[in-house]
Amino acid sequence: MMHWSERPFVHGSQARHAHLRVRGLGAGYGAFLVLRGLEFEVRPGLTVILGPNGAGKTTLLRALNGLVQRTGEVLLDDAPLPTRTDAIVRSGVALVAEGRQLFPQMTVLENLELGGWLVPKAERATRLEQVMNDFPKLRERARQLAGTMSGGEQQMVAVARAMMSAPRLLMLDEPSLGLAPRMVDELLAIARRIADAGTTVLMVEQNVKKALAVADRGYVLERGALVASGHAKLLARSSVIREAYLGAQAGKNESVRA
Ligand SMILES: Nc1ncnc2c1ncn2[C@@H]1O[C@H](COP(=O)(O)OP(=O)(O)OP(=O)(O)O)[C@@H](O)[C@H]1O
Repeated sequence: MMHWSERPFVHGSQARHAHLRVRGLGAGYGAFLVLRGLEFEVRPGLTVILGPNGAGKTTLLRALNGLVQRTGEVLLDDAPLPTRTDAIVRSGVALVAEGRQLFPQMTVLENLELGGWLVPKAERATRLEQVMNDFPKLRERARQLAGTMSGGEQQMVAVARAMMSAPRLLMLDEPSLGLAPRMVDELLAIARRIADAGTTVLMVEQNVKKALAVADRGYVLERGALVASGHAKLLARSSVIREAYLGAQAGKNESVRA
């Protein structure tokens, strides 16, 4: 049986390798400020944001997607990122929110078509064909109601729906949440392949070890502030990660501090 992640995702000319730069980012809910003065960048490739529950990871993605008000400067390929969600999507940023947010009473095909709502009509068929090529199981399941699919399959639909807008930057909020280990691996492999095909990926993950194994770079967010950053392989060996997230005794001088 073919796995989801065995397809190539070679998009050639669509590869756009977006670069996001964030300075002094603040965001919160009313008077409750969750994020303060964040400085980071998301380079082409796959970047993961790690951190404990309540650290502000989801708030960070929502702020970048215009769902939570933000302050500070956000540049996508040197152009200021708009603040309204529809304009953000038009500028090439897509978010797969935690919990997938599919329409369960609609078919897979209908869910995918909704992902192309901002794509010019003439391009929609091409986008759909590309997405069906990248996620061949969805072609087989096109007429199935999304709500009747397994958790892993629904997550695939959610990612595929986001890819319908041909984003330059794809943001994934805990894509592996609640999935069986094999599906976690497939999901992370898909994220890797999307990044390799030229869409910059920013992913929030609780699955620290597996996420760092597929990512290029990582950031650790704690209580609304970035406490570590670096190359994924180095972060995986750093004391901050090993002690807090991997349950290991770290050696000295290994921490990668931001
Ligand atoms: N809609 C909201 N209104 C008020 N406070 C909120 C809202 N959403 C989140 N918060 C608060 O903001 C803080 C950060 O939450 P956030 O969901 O961003 O964290 P997280 O790192 O994504 O955590 P988790 O891993 O549990 O999803 C928490 O204290 C949370 O209670």
